[in-house]
Amino acid sequence: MATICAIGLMSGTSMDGIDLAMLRTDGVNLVEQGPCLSVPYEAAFRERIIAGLEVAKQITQRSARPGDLAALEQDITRRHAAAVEKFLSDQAGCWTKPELIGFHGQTVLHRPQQALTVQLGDGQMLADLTGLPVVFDMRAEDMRHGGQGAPLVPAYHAALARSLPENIAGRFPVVFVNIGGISNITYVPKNGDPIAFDTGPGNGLIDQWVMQKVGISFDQDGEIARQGQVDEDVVASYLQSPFFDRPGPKSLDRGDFTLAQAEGLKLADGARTLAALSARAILKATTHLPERPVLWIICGGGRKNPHIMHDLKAGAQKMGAQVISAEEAGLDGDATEAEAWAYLAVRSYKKMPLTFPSTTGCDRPVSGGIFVKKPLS
Ligand SMILES: Nc1ncnc2c1ncn2[C@@H]1O[C@H](COP(=O)(O)OP(=O)(O)OP(=O)(O)O)[C@@H](O)[C@H]1O
Ligand SMILES: CC(=O)N[C@H]1[C@@H]2OC[C@@H](O2)[C@@H](O)[C@@H]1O[C@H](C)C(=O)O
Repeated sequence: MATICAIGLMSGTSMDGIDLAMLRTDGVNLVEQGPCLSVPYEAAFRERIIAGLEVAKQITQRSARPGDLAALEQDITRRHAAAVEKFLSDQAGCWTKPELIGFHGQTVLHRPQQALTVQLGDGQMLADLTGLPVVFDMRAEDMRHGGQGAPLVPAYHAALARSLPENIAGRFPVVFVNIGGISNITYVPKNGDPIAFDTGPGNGLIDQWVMQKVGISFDQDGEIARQGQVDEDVVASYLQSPFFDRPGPKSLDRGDFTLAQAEGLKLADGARTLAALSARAILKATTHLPERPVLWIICGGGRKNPHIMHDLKAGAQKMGAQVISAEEAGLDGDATEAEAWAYLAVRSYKKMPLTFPSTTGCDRPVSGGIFVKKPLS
């Protein structure tokens, strides 16, 4: 099958910046990873997006852009175009010439129970600015078919599971974990369909906690949490949420969990407790899986928080499983999501399914995405 070289662009729920990655794929198993890059947002722009999340709460029609959201969408798109230009001039220009962009945009609202998900990102504008064809808005069609509209990375995780390096290949069931602002997992059995869902808060609450307490955007290398203790009562009170008892498919909005239960804790104890919550929420997902995983592969920024990793390893060990970072699996854990968006863009272009009943709850395998600009020759 013909391969396509695509750039994936992801601006995730942490709102820390734009991740870019290049990938050559046939949209099935053949995947060759290229260069990647992260372009951070400066603090003021991140604040503007955070303000946009509040405004977005009033949206009932997904095309509506009240208040600053229309201007913000244009600015987010311009920043993506500038990031692509930098990416291509820095290093990616030396790799294969890209033929397609997969553009996620910035989620500002996600209400799966109302079949409403809103990503800021103007695909036509990005195509005009970059001169490349763009696939964007890849969540909506899934929702039209009764799906959660998230997570979408499972199709890529499943492809990765089939091409792991020899030393870890064949260890099924394997679970890919993405610890971003929110965490999500993809369970891949030896035979049968992957199962996926959001598992709970990832780094989002930790980021909000250290921002609220000391005005910094994240707890780098878990330095703040290192001085703290886990408050088991607070972890337990978070885990009492009915969200954790619900089997998948399920997905979260960034605002579904708040700092309310952690208020009153000291700075370090809060950071350590919320790291413990992130790990426990992921491990709790096993109660909704048909078999216990034997291998967990951790992607996303949360793998750089040693407390989350420590707690995950300790918990998984009790279940007879091993936890490794994406890097130990021969992957780049900062690039996986952006690679996924490149992979999904190629699948969308080829009209292949992006989501499945077992990953989002859609009524049948569903393709999706809007394709803009000239068709590929
Ligand atoms: N060195 C580090 N130490 C601790 N935490 C880190 C480190 N580097 C990144 N992080 C955390 O990872 C977050 C970014 O992760 P990532 O880029 O995977 O999230 P995202 O893609 O925005 O989120 P999502 O997957 O929910 O869309 C940061 O906000 C921070 O909390
Ligand atoms: C609506 C939305 O943007 N959801 C994000 C968010 O961040 C993590 C988790 O919640 C996941 O469901 C999803 O992103 C990943 C990349 C996905 O769709 O696979």
